[in-house]
Amino acid sequence: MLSESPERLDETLLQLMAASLTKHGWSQQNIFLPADLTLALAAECRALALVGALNLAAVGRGAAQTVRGDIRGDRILWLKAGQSPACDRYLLIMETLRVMLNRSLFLGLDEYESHFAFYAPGASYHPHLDRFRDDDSRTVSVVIYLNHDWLPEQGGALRLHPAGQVSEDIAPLGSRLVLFLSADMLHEVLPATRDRMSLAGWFRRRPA
Ligand SMILES: O=C(O)CCC(=O)C(=O)O
Ligand SMILES: [Fe+2]
Repeated sequence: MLSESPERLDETLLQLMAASLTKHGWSQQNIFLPADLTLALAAECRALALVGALNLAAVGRGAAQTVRGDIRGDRILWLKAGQSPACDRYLLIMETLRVMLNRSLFLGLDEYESHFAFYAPGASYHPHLDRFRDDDSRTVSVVIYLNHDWLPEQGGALRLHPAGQVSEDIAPLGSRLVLFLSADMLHEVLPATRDRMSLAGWFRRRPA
């Protein structure tokens, strides 16, 4: 089925992304999701926000988890297989990406977890690493943006802080994919003047 569908991933592009991930610690591709899928996922995220199905995100893990709107202001919903046809299409694409990344980088990625994220105007996420102190399974972070016609002056950039290099701002433009190494890449989300929607996810290695 994948071979006939528009979401077939381009092996050459994927290899370039994997190379950039290794060399720079991050990588992006601008038109990663098919336009119709981006629209369907955006509509689903907005509908979930409207009915109150998204919850304020916590920081930390396990017993140390707390909601700290001053550190992190997004509302999220973790994805489950079978949640909707659009989510299943997205999860299938991420599964293909996982297999391709393993083929190029030998990272041993064996799971994917992902949530919708909705940042209302003014919400942000302070600089952080995605890997938890007591759990090193998160290996590659993935963000896909769902925002139609995003303008740079609307803010909301993902700001990457690669060690020893100048920071990099990436606008949350619909269909765009960003990958980075969860353990190493300090990053933050800047506040925006409009709603900012995304799917954030993590390829994980089984804990040793
Ligand atoms: O939405 C983004 O650009 C990044 C989100 C993020 O850093 C996270 O959810 O951990
Ligand atoms: Fe993050």
